[in-house]
Amino acid sequence: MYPDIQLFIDGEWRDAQSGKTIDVVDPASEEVIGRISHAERGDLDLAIEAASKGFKEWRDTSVMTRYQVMRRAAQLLRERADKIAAVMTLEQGKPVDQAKGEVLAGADVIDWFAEEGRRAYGQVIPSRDPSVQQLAVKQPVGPVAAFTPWNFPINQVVRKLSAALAVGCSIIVKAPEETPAAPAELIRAFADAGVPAGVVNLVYGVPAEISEYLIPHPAIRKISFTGSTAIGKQLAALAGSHMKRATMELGGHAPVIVCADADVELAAREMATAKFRNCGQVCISPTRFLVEDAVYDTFVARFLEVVEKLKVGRGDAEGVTVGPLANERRIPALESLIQDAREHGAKLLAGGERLPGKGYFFAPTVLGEVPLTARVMSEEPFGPLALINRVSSLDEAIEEANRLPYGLAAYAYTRGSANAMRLSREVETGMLTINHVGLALPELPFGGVKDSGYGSEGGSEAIDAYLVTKLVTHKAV
Ligand SMILES: NC(=O)C1=CN([C@@H]2O[C@H](COP(=O)(O)OP(=O)(O)OC[C@H]3O[C@@H](n4cnc5c(N)ncnc54)[C@H](OP(=O)(O)O)[C@@H]3O)[C@@H](O)[C@H]2O)C=CC1
Ligand SMILES: O=C(O)CCCCC(=O)O
Repeated sequence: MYPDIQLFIDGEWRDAQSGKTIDVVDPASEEVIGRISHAERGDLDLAIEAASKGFKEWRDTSVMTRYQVMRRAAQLLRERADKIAAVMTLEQGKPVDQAKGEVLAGADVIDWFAEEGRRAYGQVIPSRDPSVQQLAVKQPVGPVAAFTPWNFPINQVVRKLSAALAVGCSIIVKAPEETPAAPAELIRAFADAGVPAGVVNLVYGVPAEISEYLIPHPAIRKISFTGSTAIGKQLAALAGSHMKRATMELGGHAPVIVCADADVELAAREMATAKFRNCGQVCISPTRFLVEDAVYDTFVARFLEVVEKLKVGRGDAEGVTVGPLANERRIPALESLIQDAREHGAKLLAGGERLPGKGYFFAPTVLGEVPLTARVMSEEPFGPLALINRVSSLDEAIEEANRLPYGLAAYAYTRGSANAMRLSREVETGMLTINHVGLALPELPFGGVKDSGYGSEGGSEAIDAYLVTKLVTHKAV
């Protein structure tokens, strides 16, 4: 059932000019399940030419037509959700209900941005001279290059694609080679919905070769990247040196502050579920749990009760709540972080190792009382690993939350409004959710501060990144 995947350039599905392909591996079986076309320079040139042509047509297409095409794409995605979810589970590993949820959430993102495109208002600026009219007009920035990772194959593309298309930009998506089929189905929904040829283009290949060619190319006017902080810094520097606008959605190491006055049962239940969603391969995954002494033991006990009930297995098997890691390289990365933490004195409370047999399965792991000197307290684990530490006060919790250069998501549980107000003022983060898991809805800002990047991929501000302001001042003569 897994399709071979081609490039999509200028409205056509096509093989790479060289005929080269890249294998796709099922992380649950380690078997090759398909192939994708591998774009090189000549294919990229075709994509750039197509995006330049597509931009001129789409920019001049009425906003109502753009809106209707996008709404149709969202509807097609909903109709195809079961099929796309099955393919996503095969290539990425996540349980099929999580995959379907991602597809349906993707449709909601398209609808949201289609609507927002109709509200890309400019300004009429009062003039000093009655015969002069001053307009600040919003125009699409131009062709976009988007680079997206393998953890949310639809979600990571759809935010960039929808914001770009809603305001009249064209786009070249460099989708992840490890999870290519779900993004290809997203692009197909847009093509089938009637997006003109050249407006949306899809390539796969060697990420560095593609970014090093597309980012400096004069036709490309805007970059959007989601991935690690290390790569994000390189790409942001490249974009900066070519004066390209960029949105960077990078790594995180989310603190979870559980105050002594919190609803501890709720905190443990919600956070354990959130931690192991998508096998912890989530940039906003709760990671550093900072629990006040008075409730530490209860929190840990309740958290472990949830962990015990998790069922690890193939994402398409009945009742599975945690799939395999999406790729093999996360396994040594996690093993090394866990070993280092234990050598520093951390207590292993659950899991701790790869599961036997085929597939990149890793036991949901909990470490307690992890010294700050352990690497994992500073490096993003990006896997099924929770770190639960004691703190003696809210001051200590906030200081620890802000210790790292990351600032993407933060979570907190407290019944006290004074605590909640302090947290909202003092935690250095792009997103803070208190007493519930409330992030990543289309209408909410989504983005980080500090080393977690800049720009937003959600909410009304997300389309600003795809718009430029042009002043038109006009004197009647
Ligand atoms: N913010 C997020 O949502 C994500 C963060 N990460 C971070 O990355 C770490 C490990 O993931 P891993 O894939 O091994 O790490 P990498 O840093 O190698 O890759 C992360 C993502 O960046 C892409 N990428 C890598 N190099 C380039 C480049 N030169 N130009 C353009 N794109 C590039 C990759 O593309 P490709 O997929 O095509 O290889 C991948 O999607 C995690 O620990 C986590 O910190 C990873 C994924 C998502
Ligand atoms: O970039 C990420 O890893 C986070 C995407 C969040 C999607 C979600 O939580 O549904």
